[in-house]
Amino acid sequence: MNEMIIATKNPGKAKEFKIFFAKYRINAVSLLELSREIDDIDETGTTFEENAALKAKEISALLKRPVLADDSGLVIDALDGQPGVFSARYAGEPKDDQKNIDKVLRELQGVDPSKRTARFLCILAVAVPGERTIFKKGFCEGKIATSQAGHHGFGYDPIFIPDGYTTTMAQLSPDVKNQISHRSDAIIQLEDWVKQLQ
Ligand SMILES: O=c1nc[nH]c2c1ncn2[C@H]1C[C@H](O)[C@@H](COP(=O)(O)OP(=O)(O)OP(=O)(O)O)O1
Ligand SMILES: [Mg+2]
Repeated sequence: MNEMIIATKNPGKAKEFKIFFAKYRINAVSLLELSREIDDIDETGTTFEENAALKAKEISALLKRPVLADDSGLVIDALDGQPGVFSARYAGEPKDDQKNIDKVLRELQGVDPSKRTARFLCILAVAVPGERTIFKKGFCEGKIATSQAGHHGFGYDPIFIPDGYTTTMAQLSPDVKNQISHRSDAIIQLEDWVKQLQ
């Protein structure tokens, strides 16, 4: 089976990529699984695109092979687009999903459900040594719940209610999440590229 390196240390993302790539008989290998230790990459960019490119290019240059990176986050209209690019570290270092959720719920206290609109964004960057980096962008529209619920998924899933659903993303099965998520929206656009890896 062919392999594709995914420049992530997030086990939740890694699991989702494994499922997507398995459909094409490709083994998606995250940085958590490599035998050599890879230092964390400073996500110093001011956009998802910059951070996705940083992660993909640095790891690709290090390993001298094609690498896919995912930079993603939650954009909340009532917070002027925050946490956005800073989603992972919204409540400070070290990154902590529960603290991030608590901070968002606190900041949205008293905000009417009609004004709690938000979207998950996912930017994928594919870096191939000696070639131009490819980018794909995916969305998932929804609303921020008033309290958290559910244990599936990761990150902000327990407070995100996707449009067309009445439960949070964390209450939906992984199968359903993988049909509607920002990550699947972006990955589908890479399908032609993924197929030529087979
Ligand atoms: O499907 C998702 N469901 C819930 N939350 C999500 C999702 N997708 C991204 N998120 C949140 C998690 C984290 O707070 C931030 C990503 O930050 P981001 O820098 O891209 O990833 P990360 O630091 O966790 O791992 P890595 O950089 O090693 O890929 O957005
Ligand atoms: Mg990160």
